[in-house]
Amino acid sequence: MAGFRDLDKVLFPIKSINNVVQLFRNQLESPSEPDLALLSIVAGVIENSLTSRSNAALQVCEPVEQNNLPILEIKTVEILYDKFRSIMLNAVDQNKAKGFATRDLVKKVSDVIWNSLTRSYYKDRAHLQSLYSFLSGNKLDCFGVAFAVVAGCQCLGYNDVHLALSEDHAWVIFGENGTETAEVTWHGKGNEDKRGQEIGKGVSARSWLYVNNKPVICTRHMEVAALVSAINPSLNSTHDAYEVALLQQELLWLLYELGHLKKYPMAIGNLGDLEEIAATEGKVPCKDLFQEAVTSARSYYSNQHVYPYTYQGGYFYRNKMYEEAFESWANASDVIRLDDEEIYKEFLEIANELIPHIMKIESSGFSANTILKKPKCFADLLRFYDGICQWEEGSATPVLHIGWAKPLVLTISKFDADVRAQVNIVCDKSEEDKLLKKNGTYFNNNNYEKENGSTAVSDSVVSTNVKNHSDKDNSPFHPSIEAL
Ligand SMILES: FC(F)(F)Cc1cc2c(N3CCN(c4nnc(C(F)(F)F)s4)CC3)ncnc2s1
Repeated sequence: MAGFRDLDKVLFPIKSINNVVQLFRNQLESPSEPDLALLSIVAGVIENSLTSRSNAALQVCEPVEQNNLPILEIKTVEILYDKFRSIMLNAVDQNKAKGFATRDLVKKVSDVIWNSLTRSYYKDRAHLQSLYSFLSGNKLDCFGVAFAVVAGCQCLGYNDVHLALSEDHAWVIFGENGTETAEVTWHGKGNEDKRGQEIGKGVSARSWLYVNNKPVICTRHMEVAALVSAINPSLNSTHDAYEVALLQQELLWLLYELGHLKKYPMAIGNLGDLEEIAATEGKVPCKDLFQEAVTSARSYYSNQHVYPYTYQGGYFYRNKMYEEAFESWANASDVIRLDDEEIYKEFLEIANELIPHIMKIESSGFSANTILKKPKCFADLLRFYDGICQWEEGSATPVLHIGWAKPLVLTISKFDADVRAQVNIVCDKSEEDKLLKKNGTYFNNNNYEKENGSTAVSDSVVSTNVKNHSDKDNSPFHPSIEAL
């Protein structure tokens, strides 16, 4: 049974980040599972006290002493913790013998949370993800509702209820084999919520919103990683509360080192972002973390996640590593299937802002090593656009419009004809076989995990006859290494 035990209570009053890290370590290493309600309340109280408007000014100008936090008394936590437990225990009758959760039980817990929420509030506001927000303000965001349902089920003793996460939605799994699924929260704006229903097996389950049926299924420890990932250090649109960001970074390292981020690409990406801002001495560098997120998505989720590539592409872009950025974005584009406006915005920004920005710099500068001379960059660019066009073909709603075409034409025209001529677009099996025989390796954009010479055929193979292709690249793209 989880819970607020004596060895946790002795850490109070909590005064430093180290105290909080110790509390999380106690919970994560305890023989019984970590208590989600306790940890969400502690993280939420600290985040709120350091980011609420009352002391926002203070936080921006206040010099930061090492590790100091506003004192967190045990009473504060106990009151909130007991309040959550009583809400759950009063709402759901306890006489039923424990066992596995049922759809009715999950729906009942979701209703208790749902009906406690303030009638109308700005759902996308920051700091609405924790049980502190739920208990003190009756407000939760989409993720927060799903998390609260899982925490509620845990405190009712149903340890089979777990969080399922895509890149833009959250739901729960439950039952004897963990194969039952249920919506417990809303998604997006203006969509009727489907709470209580199972996740369909149809087209929608194959969309990006449900990551083509490859969601992150959390263990209890990964649910702690989700609440830590959801910590939001932002004070306002330009500043972060330093201690909140540091706390999040230290907790993510704790979870990373305990192995609980292995199957959680977005949490690894979050840690990479924090490390890029402020690297921790002697730890895995952020560049490797972004690669680990990509490898995790490829290994555990059949390369159906986009964000690991956009985390990585964003890192390369910020560090002016444009060739690598193109490759990451091309890999991201290979992943997308059906449409969803959230991911659409990501690709719109890459295609119509980030890439044109790179082309402007590359075509004005005199860098000898310009990407405009590299056939592989042109090939990756085509792969990026090809993925988006396939997206168009496969989706019910139109994706591309003239706003896409102008930057596309401008970008492609920046590559000289002789560079473009070195890229061969191979469109059918027989040509592909010829290419394979000659070169033994090829890029296969739909079956990355079968890259080592399998017979799987993609509908288009892009290869470049790039001589002595040198650097080890991290994409499934293995261009032929000699002239075709
Ligand atoms: F539960 C939902 F509905 F909120 C879906 C989830 C989102 C998300 C996340 N995010 C979302 C993606 N995100 C990104 N930040 N930068 C990103 C990139 F564009 F650089 F890739 S993606 C921040 C953290 N980080 C950990 N876990 C989750 S579960």
